Amino acid sequence: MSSGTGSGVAVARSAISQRLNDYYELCKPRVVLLIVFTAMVGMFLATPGMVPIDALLFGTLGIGLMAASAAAVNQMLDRKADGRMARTRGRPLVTGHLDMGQSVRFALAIGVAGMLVLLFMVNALTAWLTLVTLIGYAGVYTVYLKRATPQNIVIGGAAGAAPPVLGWAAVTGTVDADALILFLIIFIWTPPHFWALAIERHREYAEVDIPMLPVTHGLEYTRTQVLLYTVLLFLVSLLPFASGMSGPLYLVSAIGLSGWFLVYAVRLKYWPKPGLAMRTFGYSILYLMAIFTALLVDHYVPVVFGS
Ligand code: HEM
Ligand SMILES: CC(C)=CCC/C(C)=C/CC/C(C)=C/COP(=O)(O)OP(=O)(O)O
Repeated sequence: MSSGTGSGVAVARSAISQRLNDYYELCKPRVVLLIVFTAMVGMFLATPGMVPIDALLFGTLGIGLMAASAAAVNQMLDRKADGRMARTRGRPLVTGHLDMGQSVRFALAIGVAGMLVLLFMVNALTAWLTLVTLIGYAGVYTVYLKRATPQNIVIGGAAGAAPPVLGWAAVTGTVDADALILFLIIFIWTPPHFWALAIERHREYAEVDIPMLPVTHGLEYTRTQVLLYTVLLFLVSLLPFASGMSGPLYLVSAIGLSGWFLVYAVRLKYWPKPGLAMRTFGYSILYLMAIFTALLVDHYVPVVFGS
């Protein structure tokens, strides 16, 4: 009897942890983590000293909750197409681990919670800009742009690029030119980030009739666009130094990181081989993490070393 009860408890525990994992996956956690990181870097760069702790904690929480809600809405709206692509077939709404009712309630709960945290614990500008970002990604991109034009991810990339501006607004209550430079880095990074993956997965996108660039314009043209955007990214990544926002430590890191991205893009264009597009995609993620880390470290080096 006691072993029966014990195994009952174990079964219940594993069901709960499975359910928590399903909600976790509904939020695209790894993407949201990087989004939250770029928002936090925006907060740190907005001020010469330490970020006020309430802006840091509540700003991060609110932006994170709303980004997770946007990702959940994206999965709800895309569940049919997701079910037809190998890459997305394991998502909880496709496997049936979560149903629409549970997902709607969850997305609404965390979205409203995030909005309230930003409105009442941070400031109105951050709250409304974050709501516009959520609608931009979950509504405009997912519902309309994604199926309307191969420039979908270029225009929709504005939502993914917004978080450092949101972080900046959380601390200062304003948006200024330096925040827009951070926006520009992610905005120009998005096409090579996504099109590298889309080159690898072009057949899946064609099968579900989503007009991603490699489907509508072919692989060769997409590789050219990846290269052009990566050249542009190299230049844009120098702007924090050129504007005086960041110092030489950042400059050296940006040249190294962007230069290496260019090596990937040139190889992809002129010497493509199996697996290279996916490695370029993988590098794009490492790149964004590293360049925002470089911005952060550079910002605090004078503080730590007292210069
Ligand atoms: C419109 C803009 C964007 C598009 C279309 C896009 C598209 C994608 C796609 C399709 C994946 C593959 C997911 C998978 O197969 O698991 C992915 C992965 C990823 N993206 Fe993006 N992305 C965009 C913007 C961003 C932004 C702004 C960030 C972060 C700041 C980001 C961070 C990541 C990360 C970390 C992954 C890896 C996720 C994982 O390993 O599960 N992306 N992106
Ligand atoms: C602060 C805030 C509200 C931010 C929201 C912005 C946000 C969550 C951007 C994510 C970008 C992204 C993962 C796009 C891929 O969608 P997809 O549908 O093309 O990719 P998929 O096929 O993997 O689902």
